[in-house]
Amino acid sequence: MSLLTVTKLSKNYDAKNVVDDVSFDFESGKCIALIGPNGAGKTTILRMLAGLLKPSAGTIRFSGMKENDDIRKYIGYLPQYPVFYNWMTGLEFMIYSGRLSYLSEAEAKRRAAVLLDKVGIIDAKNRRIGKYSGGMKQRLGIAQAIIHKPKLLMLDEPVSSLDPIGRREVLTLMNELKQEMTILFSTHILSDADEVSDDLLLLNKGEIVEQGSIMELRKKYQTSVIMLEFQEDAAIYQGKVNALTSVSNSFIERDVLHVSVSDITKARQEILAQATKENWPLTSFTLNRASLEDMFMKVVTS
Ligand SMILES: Nc1ncnc2c1ncn2[C@@H]1O[C@H](COP(=O)(O)OP(=O)(O)OP(=O)(O)O)[C@@H](O)[C@H]1O
Repeated sequence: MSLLTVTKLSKNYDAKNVVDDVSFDFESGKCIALIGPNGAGKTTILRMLAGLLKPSAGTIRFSGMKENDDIRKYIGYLPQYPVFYNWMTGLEFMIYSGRLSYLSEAEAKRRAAVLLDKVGIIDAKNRRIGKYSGGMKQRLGIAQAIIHKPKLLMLDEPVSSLDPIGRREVLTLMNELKQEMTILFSTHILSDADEVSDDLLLLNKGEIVEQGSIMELRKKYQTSVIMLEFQEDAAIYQGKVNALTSVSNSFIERDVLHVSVSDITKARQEILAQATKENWPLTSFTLNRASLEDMFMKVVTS
């Protein structure tokens, strides 16, 4: 059963549709990356899901949600540019956030300590936030977003403003948290999506242009190329490879024979059978794995 179902969601400013008739749903326990180029509408979607921006049309439903429920009960949200009170300590900020989420003083204190520990900054709890590194601030931001035990954690570009150390800290934390909660995060950095998410929602110009699990999408966009290397000159074998029925064409680049094939499974069998039969001096056989970059470029520029 879906945790969240979004149906025909749109947002327009004046006559411009910045989010256009978007529908998707996802189950709990997943980590979903909302990816798309700058201006695609990622922040607008997250802000509507967070209840901070009113949709022009469409519905957002969480499972178990009652008619007049405040949507903020269900989500924890870390905006792209969070604002912290630098004069507060991390612990004070967490308690303050808990109180804003209607936790009792005692419960806010208890949750604050648990979460600061979970995100790995408990040792800095009495230090002022102004003295925190970028990665620590972001970890504090994530901790405050989940203080009220939401069903869904939403993070808008959680690592894009961080240096490589901060980025690593936050990606590692996300990988840990996704074991115990559902996460939806936006990014335009595909390797980050690849590293932590299970599913992708690919957005372009306000529309969802592709969605599914990373594994499914890789398969779908798999460019069917087999790369062969030989102990001898690859040109000797190019004619023999081209003669196989599953091979469309081939070219040689830096001594590697790149073979385009119609059916990757059949081509693998044919090439390996022929190589064994004729004892080709093969040194490597590689199936080309489509990167998310390839998919992104195909979908966004088509
Ligand atoms: N308040 C607003 N008034 C008018 N246009 C807006 C407003 N907010 C956003 N937009 C426009 O809506 C489009 C989508 O913006 P949005 O911030 O959602 O994109 P994004 O995918 O999050 O981009 P980025 O990766 O740059 O953060 C952009 O063209 C933006 O200029």
